[in-house]
Amino acid sequence: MAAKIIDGKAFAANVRERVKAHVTRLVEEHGVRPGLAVVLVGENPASEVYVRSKGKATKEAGMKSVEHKLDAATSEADLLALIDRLNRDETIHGILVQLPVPDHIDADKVLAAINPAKDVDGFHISNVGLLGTGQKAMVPCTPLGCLMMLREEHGSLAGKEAVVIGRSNIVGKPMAQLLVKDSCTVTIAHSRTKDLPGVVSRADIVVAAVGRPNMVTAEWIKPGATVIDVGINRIEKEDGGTRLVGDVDFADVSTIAGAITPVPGGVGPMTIACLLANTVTACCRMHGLAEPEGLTA
Ligand SMILES: Nc1nc(=O)c2c([nH]1)NC[C@@H]1CN(c3ccc(C(=O)N[C@@H](CCC(=O)O)C(=O)O)cc3)C=[N+]21
Repeated sequence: MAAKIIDGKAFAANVRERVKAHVTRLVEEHGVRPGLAVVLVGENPASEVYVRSKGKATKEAGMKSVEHKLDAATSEADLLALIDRLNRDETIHGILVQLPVPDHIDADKVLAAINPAKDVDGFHISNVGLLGTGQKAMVPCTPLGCLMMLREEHGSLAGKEAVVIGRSNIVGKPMAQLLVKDSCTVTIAHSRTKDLPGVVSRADIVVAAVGRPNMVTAEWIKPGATVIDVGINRIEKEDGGTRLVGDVDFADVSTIAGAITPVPGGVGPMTIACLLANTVTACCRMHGLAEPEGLTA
């Protein structure tokens, strides 16, 4: 039987509507408008696509959107000075520095400079530590979006076998933390895992975040499993153009999975929706106001 296709684009539109409703309440009842600042250093095609759709979505949700595009040669000191200004700016509740940053800038140092309360990416070590110890944290947007789709699909995730393929700090590790928090039995698999197909085939839930086009095939998948594809790989077409594919061979895996996210139109739109949700959450926490329901981990 063909898998159910999880419509990330429609789900993201729904999340954005709920964010917008909460923003309206914040503005009308409390006189507070959530603000998001995105900082982009140098030119990176993937980041530029993301920044463009993000700015549009932020404004559509009724929030303040600020973009800082810095030259590729910007010094680390200048970037840190900008972050310091944004940390102290009361109209800004979320700060996101697009990754990757150029080689002469230490990304860890930059992330550590962001006020953890405004860290809507959830990459600051204090948010990583809070999430790891089950405390209230800012949660990385992509894993949060994946979790929302999984909860919608399954209701409770308790007792499910989950395999996360990929061990990055931005997706794999925080995804695993969230799944453990929701009482899954979690395995983190990666490029050095022995018998990757064997490990993945145990899973009720597969989250693929490795950056290898079409790597996961039907033979790896337990019939009926839910497959979340985090990969965004741009590959060459025969006619010379490019197209986006995930880490999962969609045509193949959708013949056996129970549910699957497409690329594009799956995790990507949810990432942006969760960035907006995190900005509202950060704003509410900063002002001691009630947080939006169903938009946090
Ligand atoms: N600090 C930081 N945080 C990030 O979250 C971050 C980052 N840096 N650097 C770049 C990557 C990339 N990223 C994407 C998010 C959504 C789509 C997205 O919406 N994609 C659409 C397709 C877009 C298209 O057609 O090209 C989709 O999958 O349907 C893509 C890429 C967030 N990133």
